[in-house]
Amino acid sequence: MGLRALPDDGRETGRHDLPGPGAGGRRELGRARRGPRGTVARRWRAVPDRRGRVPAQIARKGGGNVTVEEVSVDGFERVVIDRGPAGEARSIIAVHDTRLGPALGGVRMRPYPNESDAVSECLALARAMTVKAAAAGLDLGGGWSIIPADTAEKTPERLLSHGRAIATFDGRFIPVNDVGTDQADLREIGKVTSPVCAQDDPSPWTALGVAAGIKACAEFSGRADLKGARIGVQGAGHVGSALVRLLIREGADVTVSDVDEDRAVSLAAETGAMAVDPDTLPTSELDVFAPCALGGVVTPDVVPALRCRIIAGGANNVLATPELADELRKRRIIYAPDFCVNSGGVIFLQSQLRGLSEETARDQVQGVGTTISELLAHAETNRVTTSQAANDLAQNRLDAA
Ligand SMILES: NC(=O)c1ccc[n+]([C@@H]2O[C@H](COP(=O)([O-])OP(=O)(O)OC[C@H]3O[C@@H](n4cnc5c(N)ncnc54)[C@H](O)[C@@H]3O)[C@@H](O)[C@H]2O)c1
Repeated sequence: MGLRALPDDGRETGRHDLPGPGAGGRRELGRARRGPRGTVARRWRAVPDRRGRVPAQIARKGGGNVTVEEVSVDGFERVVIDRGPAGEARSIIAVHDTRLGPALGGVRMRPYPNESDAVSECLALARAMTVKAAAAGLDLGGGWSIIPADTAEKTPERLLSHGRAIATFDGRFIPVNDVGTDQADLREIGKVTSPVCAQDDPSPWTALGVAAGIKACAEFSGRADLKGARIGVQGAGHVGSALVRLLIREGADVTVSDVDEDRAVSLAAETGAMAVDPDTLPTSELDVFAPCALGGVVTPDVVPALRCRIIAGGANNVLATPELADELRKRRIIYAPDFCVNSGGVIFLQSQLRGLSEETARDQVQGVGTTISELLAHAETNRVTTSQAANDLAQNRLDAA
């Protein structure tokens, strides 16, 4: 389709060359038995090798076994649910596609109205990670994991049980922090599984890529720079707060909202942005609406009420349904596909996993702006939505793998 993926760092790496969970023995699935809701539950057990060694994770956690429920989902390589004593879902982990490399994905901890909503979100985010990594030109696949509980229920044991369930993926799923988790949590998880991304917070890098993407959209709409541009940032968390700081530095006129009002107010006081009501921000008169909270904020009801020219932000799955990309196009609202514009964090994480310098990582993350410019131009020339253009780019890479 004439689109160029983000430049690779030039190193020749094998397809699945990231560190695995450890040598010695193997794990295998035991006899299948029928689980709740027609799923098949199997027990993973350590099988010693000829020298009597067992896999590292199982040995490290004192020989305890992990029982996970295998859930068969079309198009996914593996989905598991780890259940607590009362049958409640303690962890949901989905690996969508590892054709390009091991699956990288978040650990999200938040409450859900029911298990089905939590699983649906996990699947959607895992799929989005596959497309994101592919579109960004990375040698990583897509996965996701969810701890469906309020962060008030976070305990070391809870994190360790999540880690043990991840360990059953034998290094095919690399967890990183997301909503409700941080580096310290990932380090705890890393006590029972590896690899994990726990060193540096990728959020400032995600924000750096989003800022580059916003600039690309602004240029496409005819602006020379972001000076005086009215930009509304939804969410004053890890990504949103870093983005606000970057945009203020560019001379933008920034408003910020958060359901945690104190968070928005203190960020505004620190940066010179203006804190606004979270209910009204998405439909305020803006040059750029930057969703940096949860997904699904652009709904069929919201689209007609939007008064912005550009939507570009850090949140995953911004559109409540994919068809809304068409509605945005009809309204001539420039939409930077979420999985491309927020890929700065994964670009940075791959650079860390490969041991590249911070300077190289910065260059690669700034490349998000170039990718977005190319997608916008391609979408316009070919009269397709920007989401379609981005999906084509990702699919081309996956098909070539
Ligand atoms: N952290 C990363 O590097 C990264 C990378 C890619 C994508 N993302 C996505 O970006 C989004 C934000 O991630 P984060 O790490 O900053 O999470 P975070 O938990 O640090 O911040 C999210 C913030 O949004 C607020 N919020 C929730 N609902 C809101 C609403 N309706 N209006 C306003 N504020 C609201 C929360 O109170 C919180 O302060 C998520 O969708 C995440 O999946 C994050």
